[in-house]
Amino acid sequence: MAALRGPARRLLPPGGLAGLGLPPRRYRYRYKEKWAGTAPKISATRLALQNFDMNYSVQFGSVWPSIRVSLLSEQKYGALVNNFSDANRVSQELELLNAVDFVYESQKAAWHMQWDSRVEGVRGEETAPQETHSEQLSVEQTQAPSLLSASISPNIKCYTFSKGDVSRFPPARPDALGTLGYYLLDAASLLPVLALNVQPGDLVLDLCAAPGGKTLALLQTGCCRHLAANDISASRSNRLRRVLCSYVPKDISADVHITSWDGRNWGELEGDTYNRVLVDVPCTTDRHSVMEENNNIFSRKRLKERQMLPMLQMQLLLAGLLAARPGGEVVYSTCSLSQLQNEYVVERAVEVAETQYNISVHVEDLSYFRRLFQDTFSFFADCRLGELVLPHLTANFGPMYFCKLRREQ
Ligand SMILES: C[S@@+](CC[C@H](N)C(=O)[O-])C[C@H]1O[C@@H](n2cnc3c(N)ncnc32)[C@H](O)[C@@H]1O
Repeated sequence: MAALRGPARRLLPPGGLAGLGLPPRRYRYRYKEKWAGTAPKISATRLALQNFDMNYSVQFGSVWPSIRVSLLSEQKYGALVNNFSDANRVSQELELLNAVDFVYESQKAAWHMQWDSRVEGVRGEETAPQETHSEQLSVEQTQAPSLLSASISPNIKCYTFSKGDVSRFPPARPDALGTLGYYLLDAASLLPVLALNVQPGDLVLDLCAAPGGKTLALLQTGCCRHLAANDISASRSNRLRRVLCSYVPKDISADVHITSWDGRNWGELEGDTYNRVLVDVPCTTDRHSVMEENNNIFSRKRLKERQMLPMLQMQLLLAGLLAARPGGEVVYSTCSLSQLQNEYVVERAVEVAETQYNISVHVEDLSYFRRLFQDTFSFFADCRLGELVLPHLTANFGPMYFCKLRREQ
């Protein structure tokens, strides 16, 4: 501002500009700079929470406060039993802690449900004798089709504490050969692997694999004829190598083909190849984002990266679809609650696969997962596509979104 002269100068109170509460001119610009430099910065965790409050209160309505408080509370873990160690002994130790194998328990519950529906079918036959045997069969098949087809790998064993029990697992100990007995992870992150339903002899691609929890779970099925584990980050790929080294015998881990490519190009590099593809994409990692400043995607410097996430996710899913052989199955997953990163990405990838690559894709119904695993996880009932595990104080797993797609041709 130019110095005031003449009559205007007389309008100033004693003390000049300082009397108006402004600093003397020689300090003014320095003051302004300093003010800009020290403006209170909102932490990334706070920014994440503000963003979630704005978006998720609309998406989840009255359920959001319950999800919110759960995200801010201690997360629950599951102990994935390592079949390459003394798995029976490890299971016994985990059972002594009062933990239960949620995969096995869900299978038991499924068989009971099927048994009940059969008994109902027989009862129905008594009251409706005109129904033929084949009609009765088709009734049974429509009553419990998804449970019958829910072939969940019996080789995956994961122990959790029951709902409301907030006990923690001790860290796994190495056995005499140095192999660890279990791997601690968010138990909900096994659901995408279970949904992938790997069959004996399958060629499997884990497109975004590091640090390797799901790769390890895929190996536990004992079904992969070949497993390609890729992650664009070389340092994270090294973490994956270390995980395999601690859990898997050398001859098995030597068969895992670890690469650090940009997964978006995979379809061009190795198209129409795999029976099963897991696309566990980078996302806003909602739980981490509200709890940890470190490596937080809501930090200002990562704004562009955050804005570009849905595009990256869509490109990765598309690459996964292209890498699958016709008839092959792809599971897309995130640990975010965001519809923009979940259903919208799936819809867009299916559309682009059809319009630009002439590939038709069928989105599978996974609603039976809700029934199978209702005793362990809290599911969102209103996903348009796929399934979403909601964090809940009694079962504080997730968020975990997963959606299964079958490439038709
Ligand atoms: C959610 S994490 C994967 C977690 C892993 N599946 C697990 O269960 O341990 C997402 C991973 O995607 C990787 N990533 C990001 N962009 C990628 C890209 N263009 N191609 C391949 N991987 C990518 C990140 O380095 C990160 O490790």
